[in-house]
Formats: sequence, C-alpha cells, structure tokens
Amino acid sequence: MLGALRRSTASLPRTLPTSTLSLSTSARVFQSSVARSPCRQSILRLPAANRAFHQTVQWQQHAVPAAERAVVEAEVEQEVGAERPSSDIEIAALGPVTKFHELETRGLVHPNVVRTITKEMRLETMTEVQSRTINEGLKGVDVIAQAKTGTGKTMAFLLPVLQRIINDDPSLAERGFTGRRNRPSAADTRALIISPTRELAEQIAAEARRLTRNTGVVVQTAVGGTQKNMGLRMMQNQGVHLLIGTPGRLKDILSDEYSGVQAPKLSAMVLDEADRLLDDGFWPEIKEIQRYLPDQKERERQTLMFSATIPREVVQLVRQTLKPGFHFVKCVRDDEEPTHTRVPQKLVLTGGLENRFPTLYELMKREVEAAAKPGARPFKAIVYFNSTADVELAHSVFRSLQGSARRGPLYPAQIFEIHGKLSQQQRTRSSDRFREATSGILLSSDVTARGMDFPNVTHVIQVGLPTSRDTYVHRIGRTARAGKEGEGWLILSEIDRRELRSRLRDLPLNEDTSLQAAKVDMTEEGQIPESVAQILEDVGNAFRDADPAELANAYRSYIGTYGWYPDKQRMVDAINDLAKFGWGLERTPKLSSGTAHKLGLSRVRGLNLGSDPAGDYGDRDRSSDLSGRSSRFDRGDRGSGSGGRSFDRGSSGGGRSFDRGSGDSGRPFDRGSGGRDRFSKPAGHSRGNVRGGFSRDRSEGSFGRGGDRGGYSGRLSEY
Ligand SMILES: Nc1ncnc2c1ncn2[C@@H]1O[C@H](COP(=O)(O)OP(=O)(O)OP(=O)(O)O)[C@@H](O)[C@H]1O
Repeated sequence: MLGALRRSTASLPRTLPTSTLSLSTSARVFQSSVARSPCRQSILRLPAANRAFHQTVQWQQHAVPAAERAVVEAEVEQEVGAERPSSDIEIAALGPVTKFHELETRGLVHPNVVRTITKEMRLETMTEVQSRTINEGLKGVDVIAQAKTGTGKTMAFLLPVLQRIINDDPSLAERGFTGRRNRPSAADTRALIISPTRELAEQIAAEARRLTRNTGVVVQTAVGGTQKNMGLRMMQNQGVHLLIGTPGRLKDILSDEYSGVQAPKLSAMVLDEADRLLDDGFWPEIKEIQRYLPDQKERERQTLMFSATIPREVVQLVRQTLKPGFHFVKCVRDDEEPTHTRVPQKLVLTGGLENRFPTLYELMKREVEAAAKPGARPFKAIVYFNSTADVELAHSVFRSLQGSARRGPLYPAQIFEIHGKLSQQQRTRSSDRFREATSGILLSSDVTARGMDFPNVTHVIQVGLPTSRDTYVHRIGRTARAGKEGEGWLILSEIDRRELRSRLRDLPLNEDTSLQAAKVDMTEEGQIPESVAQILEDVGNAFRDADPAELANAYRSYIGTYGWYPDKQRMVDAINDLAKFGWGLERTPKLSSGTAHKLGLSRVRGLNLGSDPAGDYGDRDRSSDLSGRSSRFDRGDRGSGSGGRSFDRGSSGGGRSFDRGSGDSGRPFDRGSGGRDRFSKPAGHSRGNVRGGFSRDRSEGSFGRGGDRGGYSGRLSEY
C-alpha cells in the first residue's frame, strides 16, 4: 500500500481551525468538488488522471476540545491499482455505476441478481446512497452510510452482501442446489444482518427473498417473539446462507451449541439502523454476537452499517467495529435538514394535555374528509405516541369513535395498533394489514419508527414530544418515501414547550393554528363552535367507554414520560387535568408511594398515593360503575326539549367539576345514567362550578375562551 496520507477538510466542522491542516493539491480539488456535490461524500472522486488509483477514505476521530469531541476527519489514501480487485478496477476506470443494469454489463454483479432487480423489482436507477455504497461495497471494504429515510438503503446493503456470498461460492448464483454435497446447511451462514426491531428484520428478509429468488441463496430470520424451535427447524431443514434477525434472538441462536446454526464461513455482517444497535441498549448483545463469529484475523469479513442518523457519540463505537480504512458515505450534510424538504412539518400547540386527543381527532376527521375529494390520495397515517399505554388507550378511543357502524366518522380509514405489548403474531398482523390497507390509521409506539416501509403513508402524526431529535427524524421518515409526498404533524402541549427547542432544534416546523380543539380551554368557561363541541363530546364519550385499567396505565405512563419536567407540581397538575377534564375521572388513578418517591414526587400535591396501584384505577365519578350506567356523570339528555344542555363532568368530591353548561335553555349532562343514546348535542352551554365550562358558539367563525392560557402565536423560529 502506498499510503500517501492527505487530509481533507471535507468532513471537518467549520469550527475546527483550518490552519491545522495541510492540504495536498488533490485533496483541494476534492474539497471543491465536494462543495458542489448535492450529497457530501467522503468517498473521493479525484480528477480523471488520478482514477487509476484506488481511492479510500479513512475516518478518524481526533481528540479535540470538549464541544468538538467527536469530530470526524477524512484522510485520503491512495493505493496501487495492481493490488485492486477487478470490481475496483472496473469502477475506477468507468466511474461509479448509477444504473442497475450496468452492474451486469460491467460484470460486477451476477446476471441472475441484476435481472431480478431490473425485471422483477423494476428498479432502474440507483439512488444516491445506493450508487455510492454499492460501488464501494462491491470492492469489499467496510462502509458506514448515512442517508435520509426512504432512500433505498436496504438494497444498498443487500446487493453487495449477496454478491459477496456468490463470489465465495459461485454455485449459489443458480437456483436450486446441485447434489447432496451442496445441500444448504444451518452451519453455513455466510452473512448476518442485524436489525433493532422484529418487524424491520422481517421486512428486510422479505426484500432479501425477492432479491435472491433466482439464486440458490437461502434467507432465514431469527426474531424474538416467535417460536425459537420452529425457526431452528426451518434452518436445519432448509439451511441458511443469509440470516436476518434481532440482536437477542441471534445471540440466543448462535450461542446455543445445539442449535446447529454456525457461521464459520461468514464473510459479511450488516448493522441496519446502526446507531440504534450501537447504543447502550443493544451494544452488549452485538458484542456478544461477534464472539460467535469467526475471528477476523482468520477470516476476512466485510461490515456494513446504515442509518438515517449517525450521531457523533456513536462514531467511536463505529471505529471499534469497522476495519481501519472504512468508508463513510455521508449523504446528509451537517448543515442540512435531516428530513426531506418535500415534507411539510406542522406543529400544533395545544393548551393542556387534555386537548391532545380531541385535536388529533379533529385533524384526522378533516384529513379523511379531504381525502374523499376527487383526485386526492387516500388518507393513510401513522400516529406515534410515547408509551405503549398511550397507544392502547388511543386504540380503545378511536375504535370507540369509529363505532360499529360500517361507516364510522373516520371511514374509510381502518384503525390498527402496534406496540411491544402485543404478541408477535398480533404485531405482524397489524403491520401486514396496515401495509395492505388503502386507507388506514396505525396507532404506534416506536416499534415502527425505524426502517418500516409501509407504502403510501400520507401523514405521520406525533403526539407528545419525541424522546430525541433522531426519533423525530425516523418517525417522519415513514412518509414521503422513495420520492413520494407526505406531511408531518407534531401535537404538543404547553408542558412540552420548554423542552421543544432543545430536543427538536433546527427542524423545519411551522406552527399550525387551524385546529380549534387545540385551543379550547377545557378547564374554563368559554364559547366554542358547534363543531368543536361535537368533537369534545365524541371524544369524551369514547374515553368514558375506555377500560379503566387502560386509563390508569396511561396516567402512570404520563407521570413517567414527563419525569424530565423540572417543575413536578406543575407536571402533576397538568396530568391531573388530563385525567379529570380529558378522561372524565373525578379521582386520579393511584400511584404507589414508592414510585412517587422514586420519581421525586413525594411532596407533590394532588397525587392519589396508595400502596396497591393495581387495585385502583381511579374513579370516573363518585360511582364506581365505569360503564356510565349509574355514574354521577351524566351526559344524557335528562330532559327532552331542544336547545342546549349542560355538560357536567362531576361536581363534587375531590375532583373539579366541569359543567359544560346549564344555561337557561340547557339541561344537565351527566356522564352516568343518561347513557350515550340520551346524549344529544347541546346548542349552548353555561357553566357549572369550580373551573367553569364553555358554551358553544354556533357561529363557528371564532371562539372565545374563558381565560386565555397564554396563546401560542409565537413564531416558530424561536425553537
Ligand atoms: N433505486 C430505487 N428506485 C426506486 N425505488 C427504490 C429504489 N431503491 C429502493 N426503492 C424503494 O424505496 C423504498 C424505501 O426503501 P428502503 O426501505 O430501503 O429505505 P431506507 O433508506 O432503508 O429507509 P429507512 O431510513 O426508513 O430505513 C422501498 O419501497 C424500496 O422498494
């Protein structure tokens, strides 16, 4: 290797003093070409005269001041052409391949594979990340690639891995196997692909099976939540060349000496969603898996890592996992938004937490209506919540809102849920049905946030502050994939405001104030439009039907989710408002004293502390009949006349009353005995006691609130 090392500033942050660098001429040429490139590349394209040399880029992390600790620097290394593999010579001589069919004409990938891509999968032109990584991956070097969501990273790693398997054993390029000797075995795993979630592993496997269908390569999956023995039997009977799985199950299988699954000839390993796999949660398992793989000193192995987000914190681990001289294909510039510019991203700020579900419902109804117009795309949305308990509650509420009638208010959208508490079979069913649905709403935890490729998702709606900026980016990435359009919505409440700027910095969020349910102060009196009153009423009814255990779980999960909030009293007040004014609970669900202590809430007022939280789901009312039949909440039409009715969500006991009107012409609404069928739309409200109520304003045009809770007209540039 003739390694005349040169440095390029291409990857350096602007803050690093350039005076520390000495640039060679070729590096300067590269630097200016990088500046022009739409996708900043760390794979160098030298002038034509230099193309006889193989070019690699080594990324190193330098010790720099704290703020710049994880700075990555490019180093250019040139090698003598004579030592290059033929694929390298081909690429160096003709420039990078950008069309799939060229992989065949240049002899880089077996025709059986290329034809599957072009004829059966009907892919013609490579995406940016595909072109960069397939060209480099075929050379056999290690690659870490960062590119935006939905840009075809799966194919970008599957293709080099498959060709590598075929290079090692050319007989595998043909379908079927030739005689007993070549019969696939479970001990012949040639490549391993690791994914953080089961659904993603299955999705990658489905694409791998499509890609390999005209070859002899056998693809198997090993994911948690499925019967290990059944999976093992499949591997033992059919053999395995390409094994795709989640870390836990892969570790389980590889460490089990009786499983028969071995990988002595392993030549490739892929970490998809690499940053997630390298974080604290998965890294120990990844390390453990590597213990069961052949020593890299004895058997050459290529490692590929892919993600839409590669935070600097993980670069150190990347360096530990990849061979020196690895390529960093970075298709997202540091100063560029990590989301697609074609995705408008809207922020809705609601007053209280209790406004969120009504706001979400209003948004969905509106978008379903818009989708019914001629020429519009069917409404297909994924709604992300921050806890499983919230997903479960949302599922109950929206199923109830949809009702049993064939055409519910969200028709034709079907409602699905997916989260970690479901069995794997249920998860797979939800995911498959949503994938196939023309119009649907998938209520989801973060199990689908990364990598999932559901077709034609028009909306991604995030309810509550995502745990990190990267989580936001991956969630939003479920729409606008493969060049399509989509939109993102983020529904936050006032309590999220202080963290918004630091957690979601620099994102192109624009405040949207068109949803009226967001602004209604559900704890105060005020005039509200008829349509909004209807939304609140419908959602209130749906909460009344929810399983009390679900409400209690959701309550506790909110307390946990908002653990970051510094003003604990304010946090508990906000969550209690949600329970009382959003869900109609008079008494909040119990929280164990131990949990309260652990969360630093011992001195906080308003908690319903008890030693047995499981035994108390909180009261909707003074009555314990949560079905509403004998509840003291009465939303029913106790009278029969026309005009407004009052809307009383309880009025005594420890809870705040919430009387939505008892005005002159009104009749009381009571959540109990009336039952839903007796509950008709009031024309006007007047308030009852404590924190008042609100009344409907039939004018629809504007609505007043009993008290302005601050308003949210602030410019988003401040986030
Ligand atoms: N060259 C291509 N031309 C057109 N469509 C493509 C191409 N390559 C892949 N696709 C399609 O683009 C979609 C997204 O691909 P994929 O799921 O691999 O994206 P990704 O970059 O891995 O996304 P994420 O970051 O969310 O994991 C898939 O439906 C895939 O079939």
